[in-house]
Amino acid sequence: MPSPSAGALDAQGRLVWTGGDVRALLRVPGASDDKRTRGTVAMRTGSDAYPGAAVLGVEAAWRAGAGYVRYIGPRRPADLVLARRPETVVAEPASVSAVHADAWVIGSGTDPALRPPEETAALRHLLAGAVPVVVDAGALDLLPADAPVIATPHEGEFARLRARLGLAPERAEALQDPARRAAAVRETAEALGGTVLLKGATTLVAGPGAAPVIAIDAGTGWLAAAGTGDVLAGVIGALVAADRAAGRGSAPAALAASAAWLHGRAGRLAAHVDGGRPGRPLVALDVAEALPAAIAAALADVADDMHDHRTEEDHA
Ligand SMILES: NC(=O)C1=CN([C@@H]2O[C@H](COP(=O)(O)OP(=O)(O)OC[C@H]3O[C@@H](n4cnc5c(N)ncnc54)[C@H](O)[C@@H]3O)[C@@H](O)[C@H]2O)[C@@H](O)CC1
Ligand SMILES: Nc1ncnc2c1ncn2[C@@H]1O[C@H](COP(=O)(O)OP(=O)(O)O)[C@@H](O)[C@H]1O
Repeated sequence: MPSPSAGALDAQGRLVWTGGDVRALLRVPGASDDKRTRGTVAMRTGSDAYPGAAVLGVEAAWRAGAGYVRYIGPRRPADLVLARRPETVVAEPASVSAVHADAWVIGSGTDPALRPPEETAALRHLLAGAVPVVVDAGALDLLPADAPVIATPHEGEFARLRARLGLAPERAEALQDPARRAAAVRETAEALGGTVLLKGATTLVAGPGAAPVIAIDAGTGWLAAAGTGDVLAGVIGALVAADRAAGRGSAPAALAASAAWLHGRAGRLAAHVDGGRPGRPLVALDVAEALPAAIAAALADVADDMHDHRTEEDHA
């Protein structure tokens, strides 16, 4: 199993994720690989109300190196996914239980209030299985679950997830304190019995257990744009699927942290903030499109140098 960080803890006791940590978890395909050994990601994302989320997540999973991406969803998002990425294999929502995958991504661009009961049952079946599931946005209401899960809330969803798990509410001001924020993420992961990735300017990841909370500070404020979270879910799915297909058994928190790091780096590339420049606006699809360059940079050991060029504004 690839070894994660050598262990640089910051003043809040958080493990600061680096390009070296990402590199240790990435897998470069070789002569013995085929599309299936590189990992199959299945995505039950998107809806008639939010079809774009399906496109963003699928694009991100492909661009993060998945060997196979399956999209399972209604006709309208499925058609848009195919128009954008004809490589994708699509199926009807009813077939969720029959689809093979090394990792699932569920919830981005879906509304639990509009979810048909049979789909809820199929997702619950998935969430009782052994295949890892990235649980985003409109599927967070289905937690907790027995499957290995990586929950990816933003701050609003984090508060609701904590309530579901019977945890005390954390005031928004308290969550501005880095140490309190890390403690809240750890507590939530423990109560979930799974991995929690709390999105933000600094993204935090914790699994259940004693390992330190991971902090990922690789991004840029330009990532604060609708749909970038849908992209992140696809990246996590691709990394988890690749790891499982290769039988590596890396820690889900390390995989989620690496995905967040690549997402942040891709955001910086898309916004042209390297070299101390203030950058420029991006859209979520730009971030997905920059993922291959972010992966190449991580593999080539140049991304850490770029990180040192962050502007003061980025750190604010
Ligand atoms: N192109 C698309 O199809 C897009 C689809 N999206 C999907 O749209 C659905 C709704 O997502 P939204 O997050 O926009 O939900 P909402 O905008 O409905 O927000 C839900 C609640 O969370 C709060 N909230 C949102 N972001 C927050 C943050 N960063 N910190 C604290 N509170 C926050 C809001 O104030 C609100 O109370 C999701 O399924 C999402 O995946 C979005 O990702 C945007 C793009
Ligand atoms: N100020 C910021 N600096 C860096 N990254 C940010 C900032 N604001 C948001 N992000 C990142 O952008 C993404 C937003 O995800 P999310 O809130 O789920 O949006 P959406 O639901 O619209 O996709 C997350 O990956 C988050 O970490």
